[in-house]
Amino acid sequence: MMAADQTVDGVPPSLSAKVVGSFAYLTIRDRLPTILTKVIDTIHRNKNKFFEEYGKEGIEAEKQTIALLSKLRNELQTDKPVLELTDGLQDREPWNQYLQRHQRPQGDQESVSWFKSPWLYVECYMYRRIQEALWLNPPMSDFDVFNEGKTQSFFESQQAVMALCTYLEGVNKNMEELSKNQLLEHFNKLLKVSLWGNKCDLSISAGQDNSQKNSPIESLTSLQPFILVDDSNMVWSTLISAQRQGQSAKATAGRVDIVLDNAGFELVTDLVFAEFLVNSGLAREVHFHGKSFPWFVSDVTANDFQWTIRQTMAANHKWMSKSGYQWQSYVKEGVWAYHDHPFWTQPHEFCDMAADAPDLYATLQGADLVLFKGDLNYRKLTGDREWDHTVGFDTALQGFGPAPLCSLRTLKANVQFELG
Ligand SMILES: O=P(O)(O)OC[C@@]1(O)O[C@H](CO)[C@@H](O)[C@@H]1O
Ligand SMILES: [Mn+2]
Repeated sequence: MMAADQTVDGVPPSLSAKVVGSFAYLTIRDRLPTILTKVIDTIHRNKNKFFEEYGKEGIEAEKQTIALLSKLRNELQTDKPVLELTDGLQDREPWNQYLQRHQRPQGDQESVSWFKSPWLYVECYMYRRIQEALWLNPPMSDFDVFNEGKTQSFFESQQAVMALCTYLEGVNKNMEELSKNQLLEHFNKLLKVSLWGNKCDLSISAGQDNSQKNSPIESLTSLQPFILVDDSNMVWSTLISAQRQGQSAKATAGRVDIVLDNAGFELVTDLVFAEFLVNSGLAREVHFHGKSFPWFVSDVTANDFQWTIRQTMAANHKWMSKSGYQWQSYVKEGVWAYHDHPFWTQPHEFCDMAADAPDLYATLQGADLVLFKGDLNYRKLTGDREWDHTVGFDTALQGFGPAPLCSLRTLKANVQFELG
């Protein structure tokens, strides 16, 4: 962890809320308290559910959790020092050690506070403190405070999901007859549908509905001018070069890892893209990486991943249902795998992964291509620092590179590269 205030060896300071009026400042001053208030409202609205399931113990747990979250919101809004975690979750020590590393350079406990510390750190810390509040009140421990928003995003996007699964069926039906150029055309379309699926995130909207209303395929032409950096040709050639000569394409293609972002419509775009990669022989396996607890409002957890497949299977739409059953088969056959390493819900920049999560780094080294979805992953890939926008992506990665990688991200924060 570097000192947050200075450029060292060409690596600029971390973005923080010190700069009044900056996006980080407005996020911490306005958006994070709004998200916390919605979490408190959600818990309050489910009061009867807790009473029905757990009786008076449930009501007491609901009350105590709200008290802890209200205290957290006050600490945030009055720029109090960041506190050590006190729960019994497995990642408590890495979080507290990270805090102590932050405090050491400044030498005092007061220095690490919400508006003075790196934006990336305090924003991740808020979501981990929500988890602490739930863990400390057992009947609440497994309650997903963001579940309503995530499931609503799926249901509000049904027309778009139907259109996408219908498109995929058309590709699947003709897969054997497609020329390489036709395959490339479908690849580019579904890669960009996955990119734009990232518009549907509930953190940037502070929980407001942000679902996909129109056909994601038909939107591609109008969205094309908004792509700032397009390395899709390099993604294609990485997949093609990973195909080893052998009897059947499927058996000898490469492994693609997708570091997921948001549940709801974005997850469907990722599952559709993953199905296409396997059906076309561009990938023999796809490994998905999600979050081990509810994170940044709409990020995917194991429950969201399984729920989305089940919901798609149960859809009253032929091609949605067909895709859902295909996804379930891929999971059962081991063609698809789901992981949720604790590192993804810690505050680290990804250049720290080899040191702080060597097991995860080794897992990613087994991939032929790693796709990182979304803005938070982009910020962590590049350290969420005051980089100049003309700096190269490779420079910003600061040596992080377990495998060929690509970020599929809609711009929602300051960091941006390659605009030279
Ligand atoms: O990672 P995602 O879902 O694309 O976006 C995460 C996000 O909503 O949270 C942060 C601001 O609160 C920004 O990184 C971005 O706006
Ligand atoms: Mn997200």
